[in-house]
Amino acid sequence: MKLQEVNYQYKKSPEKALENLSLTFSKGKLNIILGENGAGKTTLFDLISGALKRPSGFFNMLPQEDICYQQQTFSIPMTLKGDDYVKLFLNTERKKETTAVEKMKNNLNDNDYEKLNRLRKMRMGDMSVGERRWLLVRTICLLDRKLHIFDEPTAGLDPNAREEVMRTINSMVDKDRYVLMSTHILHELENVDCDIFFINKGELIFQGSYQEFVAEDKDRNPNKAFQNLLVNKGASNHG
Ligand SMILES: Nc1ncnc2c1ncn2[C@@H]1O[C@H](COP(=O)(O)OP(=O)(O)OP(=O)(O)O)[C@@H](O)[C@H]1O
Repeated sequence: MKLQEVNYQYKKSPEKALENLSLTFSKGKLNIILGENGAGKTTLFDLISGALKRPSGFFNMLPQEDICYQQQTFSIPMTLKGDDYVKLFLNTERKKETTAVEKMKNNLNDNDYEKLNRLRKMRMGDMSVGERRWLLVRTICLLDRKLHIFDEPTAGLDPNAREEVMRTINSMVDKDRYVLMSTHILHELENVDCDIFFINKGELIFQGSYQEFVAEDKDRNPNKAFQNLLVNKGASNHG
């Protein structure tokens, strides 16, 4: 999947959300999109998934049925029980729900499996924000697609749940599938084999591994590396 000099501007916006953006995503690696709030990450995902109409410059994009896109804002009826939600979602899959829940069971430790069973009995509206997100992301991970997009899947999760979700997303990476993800929690990328794409004001200002990314700071602090890249590369791109 490749983007070449992509430009995108929302009708009501005076500025471009994406500007001359060129990048290539690979299979077999976790593709991470980083950037400040408003940098263009969700716009990029919306265009790749086809949620927004694509301008020119997109190559080898996948059809909708091969894509699963976890959007940041996804409204679920609050009276739906966790179990209804899991079944509803897995009904879009070609395999039986019981098989999928079995598969989920095999990948969860005892505590998390207990959590899954507890949440399946609860109404979505009664769950905490983090519990709801965990169930949502965890269920989506069971779907078998050629492209998975996760927009800040770990936002609002406690450290345990975050690690578990990161492990699961990481385990989905294989040679036949693209996995794309955005995050603002940079430390969670430390032990992940990933390709980082750093976007600023719709432009790519850095691409590389996590190790190359943290090398942007003398103490290898990822948050400082983020800030340094914005100051050094962001400023030079915008005069
Ligand atoms: N529907 C819209 N109409 C006009 N402008 C928009 C619209 N959606 C997004 N934008 C603008 O496009 C730019 C990119 O927004 P986008 O949502 O892609 O950022 P983001 O990197 O995902 O941010 P965040 O980290 O806060 O989720 C921002 O300046 C935003 O204000």
